[in-house]
Amino acid sequence: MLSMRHLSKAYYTDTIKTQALQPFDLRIEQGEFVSVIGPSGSGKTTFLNITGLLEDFCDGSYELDGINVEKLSDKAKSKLRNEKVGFIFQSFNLIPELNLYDNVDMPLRYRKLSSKERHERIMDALNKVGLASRKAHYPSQLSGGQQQRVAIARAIAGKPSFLLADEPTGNLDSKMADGIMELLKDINAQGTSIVMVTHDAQQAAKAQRIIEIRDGMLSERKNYDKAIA
Ligand SMILES: Nc1ncnc2c1ncn2[C@@H]1O[C@H](COP(=O)(O)OP(=O)(O)OP(=O)(O)O)[C@@H](O)[C@H]1O
Repeated sequence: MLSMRHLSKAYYTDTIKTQALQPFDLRIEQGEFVSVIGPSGSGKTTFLNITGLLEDFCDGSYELDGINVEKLSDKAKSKLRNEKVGFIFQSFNLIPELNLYDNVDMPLRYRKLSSKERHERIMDALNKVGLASRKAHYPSQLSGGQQQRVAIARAIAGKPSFLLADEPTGNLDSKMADGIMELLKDINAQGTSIVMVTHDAQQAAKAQRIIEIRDGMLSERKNYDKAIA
């Protein structure tokens, strides 16, 4: 469960203040699938980065699975992020020098897991995305859709409560994008909450809830069919 109250964010440079997010309240329950839409520069990535503890907010409060994030040290925040949050990015962010197995292993190395447990999690995650047989391949030997599947395996191997996706289908053709959305829906059906930023109205409409951000203001879209990003 994720709960934000009166949360806001501004960026300050020498002379300019940019209010990236106006104060807002938001609750996302465990198991929900939420898409986030809005024009370029409206605050979507800022919102996702704050949700994933990659960036600090200015005012308000934020509880992630009952833990008050505000009071945590940077080290405790990193630990919480590593345990509770999985990330997927538009550009996959795989490490080209590592094979698929080692790419999925990356975030698990920072966890106190036995090598047997790590191995089981890696193979389980690769199986879920349909790429276990290619574990010794390198990212460059895969299609874009397959690379995104590996990134998803890497994100779910940590068994996160939340999966945060920033334009996960942005670099893919529509067939591959549909495949990735099916996979995300399967993962969501097994209990992982998903928050997905997208420009694609069709993909956005597949989520249970749509949050729209305009000029830093969050609002909930009630009419899903008419979502325009
Ligand atoms: N590090 C930063 N320093 C100063 N201003 C920033 C910083 N990061 C973002 N901003 C500003 O905050 C606002 C929101 O940016 P953000 O990247 O969250 O938008 P976005 O909706 O994700 O855009 P896009 O769809 O183009 O990726 C913009 O006005 C942006 O210029």
